[in-house]
Amino acid sequence: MASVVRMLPTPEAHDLIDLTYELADKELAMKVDEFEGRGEFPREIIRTLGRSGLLGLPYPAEYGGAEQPYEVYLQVLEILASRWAAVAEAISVHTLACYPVAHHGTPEQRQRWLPEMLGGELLGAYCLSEPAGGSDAANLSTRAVKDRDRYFVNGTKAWITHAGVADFYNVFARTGGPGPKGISCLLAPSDTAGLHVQARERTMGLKSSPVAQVSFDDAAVPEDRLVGQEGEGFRIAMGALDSGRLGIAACAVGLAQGALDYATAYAKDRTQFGQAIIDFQAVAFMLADADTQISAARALMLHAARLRDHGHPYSIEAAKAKLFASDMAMKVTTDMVQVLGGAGYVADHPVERYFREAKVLQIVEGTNQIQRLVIGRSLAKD
Ligand SMILES: CC(C)(COP(=O)(O)OP(=O)(O)OC[C@H]1O[C@@H](n2cnc3c(N)ncnc32)[C@H](O)[C@@H]1OP(=O)(O)O)[C@@H](O)C(=O)NCCC(=O)NCCSC(=O)C1=CCCCC1
Repeated sequence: MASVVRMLPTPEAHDLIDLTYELADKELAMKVDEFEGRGEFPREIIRTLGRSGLLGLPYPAEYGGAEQPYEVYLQVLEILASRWAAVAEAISVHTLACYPVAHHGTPEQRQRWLPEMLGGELLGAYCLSEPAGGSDAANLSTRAVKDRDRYFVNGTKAWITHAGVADFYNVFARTGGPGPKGISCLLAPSDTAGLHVQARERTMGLKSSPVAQVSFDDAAVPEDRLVGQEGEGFRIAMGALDSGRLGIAACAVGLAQGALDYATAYAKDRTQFGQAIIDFQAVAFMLADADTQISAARALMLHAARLRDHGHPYSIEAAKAKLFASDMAMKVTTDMVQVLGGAGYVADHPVERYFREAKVLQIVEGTNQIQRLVIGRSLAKD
């Protein structure tokens, strides 16, 4: 990973990247096996990263953010993911959950919640998907009915990362008629009466990241927790996902890089037929392809981020980056297991973990089929 050459926009960003490598080695690499093994969410580590300023990177300084370009934030995520993907994903999900308040909240809402969110004291979850609908988000059926000064929320959200450990839940619920225009965004604190976290899912990877359904049973959310206007929820959700998909691309690039670094070191050390296996073209070509694919994914991701940083539309480029980077990560981690042979198939080596982690990145924040749909629709419009 140290061999990655980075063009960073500011001297401050160089310090931030150095700090990230230091924290990744000290706080993450040493603890990942222990927490993944126990399936325990590393809340204290997330707090430490928050205190180091890594949880509010792309957000305004006046609310405790670091006001860094998105391209810097993504490179930080990438480095963290190379050591422990669940931690990078946790930051990505939290950043996604902060998006509605940061971009659509009133000044009072921002002042009230953002400092603690960006400092890592309040951890967020993003509740859009439902058991009957994931890809077809505009058809969600969770309802929020206003009665005097409160919304009463009823319904169930599915695949909720940070369920049970989050302090607030961004809930997208229907306050109006059918379709995207009837959806609103509410910020429900975890202690809302009627908010119930269901049994934890038994996931293939990212074992330290809790995922569960969250159900709302007449859960009363005060009206001042409506983010944006009634009916704006779908637009807010999609805008958040445009940014979030880049976070997923960063996780993919990072974990693929982690797998490549490990497999390269292994191939230099492992001998067969009297020579290091890296000296066999069959192995070196797999590593070379992986290195090339990772560089291509990183370039695509940074291009989308720079468009965002400069205020240009970036939704389609974010979809391309998420699609390409997560497909790349699946291919690269599969090949890195192959480089290790039988050793790659056992949990003593981290390539087995990277391989399991890559899979979910092709699914979350819009399946790769949805990314193709978004890209394809834009081509049809041109
Ligand atoms: C792309 C999609 C399938 C589109 O849908 P339709 O065809 O129903 O909607 P359509 O007709 O395209 O549009 C409706 C309105 O919406 C505006 N808008 C769309 N995109 C955007 C956008 N990007 N930004 C702003 N506005 C947008 C659109 O303009 C239209 O408004 P208008 O009528 O013109 O006034 C969308 O639903 C989608 O993407 N699904 C994947 C969900 C999905 O990704 N979950 C993931 C859930 S979260 C998740 O997986 C995790 C979260 C955190 C932890 C990890 C997992």
